[in-house]
Amino acid sequence: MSLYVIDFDIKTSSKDCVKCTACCKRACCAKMREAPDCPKSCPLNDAAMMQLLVLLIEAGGDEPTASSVPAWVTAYWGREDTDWMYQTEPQNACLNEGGKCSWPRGKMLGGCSVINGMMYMRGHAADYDGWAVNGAAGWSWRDVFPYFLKSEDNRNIGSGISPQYHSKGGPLPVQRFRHAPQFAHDVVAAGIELGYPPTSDLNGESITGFTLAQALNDEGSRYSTARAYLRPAARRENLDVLLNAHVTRVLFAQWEKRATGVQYLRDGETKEVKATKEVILSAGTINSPQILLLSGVGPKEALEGLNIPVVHDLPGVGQNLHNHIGVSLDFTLEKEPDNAELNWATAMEYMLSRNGPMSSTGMSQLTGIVNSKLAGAGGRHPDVQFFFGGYYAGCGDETIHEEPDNPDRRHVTIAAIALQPRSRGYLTLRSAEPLDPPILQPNYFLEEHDMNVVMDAARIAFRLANTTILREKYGMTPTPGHGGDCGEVEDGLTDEFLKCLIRYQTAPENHQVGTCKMGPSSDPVAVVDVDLKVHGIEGLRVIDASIMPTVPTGNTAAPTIMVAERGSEFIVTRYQRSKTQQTLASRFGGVSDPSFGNQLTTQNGEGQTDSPDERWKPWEKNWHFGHPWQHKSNSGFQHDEQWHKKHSIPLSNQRYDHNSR
Ligand SMILES: Cc1cc2nc3c(=O)[nH]c(=O)nc-3n(C[C@H](O)[C@H](O)[C@H](O)COP(=O)(O)OP(=O)(O)OC[C@H]3O[C@@H](n4cnc5c(N)ncnc54)[C@H](O)[C@@H]3O)c2cc1C
Repeated sequence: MSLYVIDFDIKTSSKDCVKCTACCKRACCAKMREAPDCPKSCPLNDAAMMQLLVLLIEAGGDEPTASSVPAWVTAYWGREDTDWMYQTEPQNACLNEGGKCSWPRGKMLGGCSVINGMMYMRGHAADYDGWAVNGAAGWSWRDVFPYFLKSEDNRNIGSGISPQYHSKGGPLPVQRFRHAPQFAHDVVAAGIELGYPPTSDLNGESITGFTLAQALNDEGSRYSTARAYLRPAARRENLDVLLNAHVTRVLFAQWEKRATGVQYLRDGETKEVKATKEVILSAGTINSPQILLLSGVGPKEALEGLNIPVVHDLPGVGQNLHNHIGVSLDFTLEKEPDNAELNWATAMEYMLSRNGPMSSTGMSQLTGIVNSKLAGAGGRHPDVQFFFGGYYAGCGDETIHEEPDNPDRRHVTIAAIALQPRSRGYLTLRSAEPLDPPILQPNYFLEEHDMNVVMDAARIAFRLANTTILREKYGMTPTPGHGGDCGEVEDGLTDEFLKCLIRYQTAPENHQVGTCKMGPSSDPVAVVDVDLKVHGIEGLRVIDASIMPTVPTGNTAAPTIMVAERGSEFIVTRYQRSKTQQTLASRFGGVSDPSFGNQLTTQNGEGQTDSPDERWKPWEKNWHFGHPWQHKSNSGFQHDEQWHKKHSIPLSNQRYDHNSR
């Protein structure tokens, strides 16, 4: 996801005015007409005027076509044009990489959703209830659940996926991959052998267990957020997309703490674009706080240290940086030759039927969520996730072995991850130069708790590998030498060995959050309020993973999309209300100041109107109008029991009971 300027107004010049006639269907015409020497020939289009004009600015290019092949999930990592390739400050972790952990981040339209593993997980109800209890009022599970449903087009409902927790008709296809290696199914069986009952839905009644996860794909083709949300809107007249444009800072009105546009760098030139309504930062957990800091919004001392004029002293910007963390364990399958998954037959299978190994991410689609012995809430809030690697039909291996006597043995990995890390780090500027990567200090394992959870998780992973089915059928054994100087697994899983192994073979996940934390202004670390507006600044929101106060219990793409769905609704509601207010004002001779918008409600009390966009129609049809689940009352939003009943949506948290084992 990227950076949005709402209702933009590119600085007009007489040259722009000449173009005015050609673009007179566009609302920006109306703005251009105001330039002194502009021909007044453009008829105003009232409908267009009423729409929000959106300019999306993206530092990278368009998403590459080949990124839609699930098996090539890693193909765009580590490339300057598609990956920001961030590295942390030196840690007592990632020692096999010299102590700096690599953090790939997607640099293209769609951001990380173009390079991620596509796994669809929402986290645990308790995550969101925790957000709400700790100051993010209106973000409890019951508040956010409808927004997960809104984006979803679940294709497996009825096949182990319950309609009670899922929906159809949203822009994002969610389904299991069409292909999975037999080994993945056998790991699920191994989980059962260890006493973890299988689960078919990690977003259903219970989120614990081992399963082949659902993924954001359409029958073997990746569905990035750009593909789901931007492409269908590509022909909209009120949307513009600017690629290869690096935003360097937000612009503010002189003497006022009000965002008026952004400055960006494109083709070596610095340019500016004005926003008459809002600037939205959706540059992700690393770049959104970086842009705020470069703009003079952040901790005063840090800004002054770099001679950046302070617009607003906001100490929380860049703080609260955290991420899932764990260890990567390597295993050899002694009974499996290391035959390449990508060969002419599998390539043909994909081309003809979008099936076979290329249509999936191999072992990466498998996951397991369990409790460590440190899990809280009586085991009802699981704290460990396992990710797997191997059986990729990846490109680039010149040695395609298909002969059965291939001497090389296959390797697979298990990453054992702590889902509720307590260590907190920070992000700050390295310099005032916008293209310099910021300082990233996650402080991995600062809290002993995280190390203890990962040690326990690693022990479970070794037990999993040693189950009868995996040992007998595959000859699965820990790969000798994987622990480097830490020693060998066969010498015993002592705390000392495991701690060393975890620091050496660290597995940082790609689920960084928290650097523009959502919370009330009384929270010293909060950066945005519950409407995602930056505290103390007018006309500036952050809408991305950085606003999450704590990382959810699972992968972060679906939660980020939920945040985006909510954020976009805040914006639309805000300006639809302004529009209604203006209409009423013109009819009754009242004031038409948009800042009064929030105080007005429309006839149904919700401030919602129909969206012109086709893709909203199924939602409106199935789900009525606006927020049927909410009635505004003096005490805040309340739930409509009848609506919940009709759509089988659980009303209380008790009914959505993530019962963990
Ligand atoms: C390798 C990898 C694997 C992952 N696997 C999964 C998974 O399987 N399942 C899951 O749920 N989650 C996964 N995630 C996490 C998930 O993809 C992210 O949490 C989510 O996409 C974050 O979205 P975002 O909008 O906050 O930021 P991003 O997706 O990072 O989007 C930020 C966008 O802003 C642009 N941008 C940044 N700075 C600027 C600037 N200065 N000017 C203009 N544009 C700018 C970027 O180029 C990018 O397009 C994975 C992430 C990675 C990196």
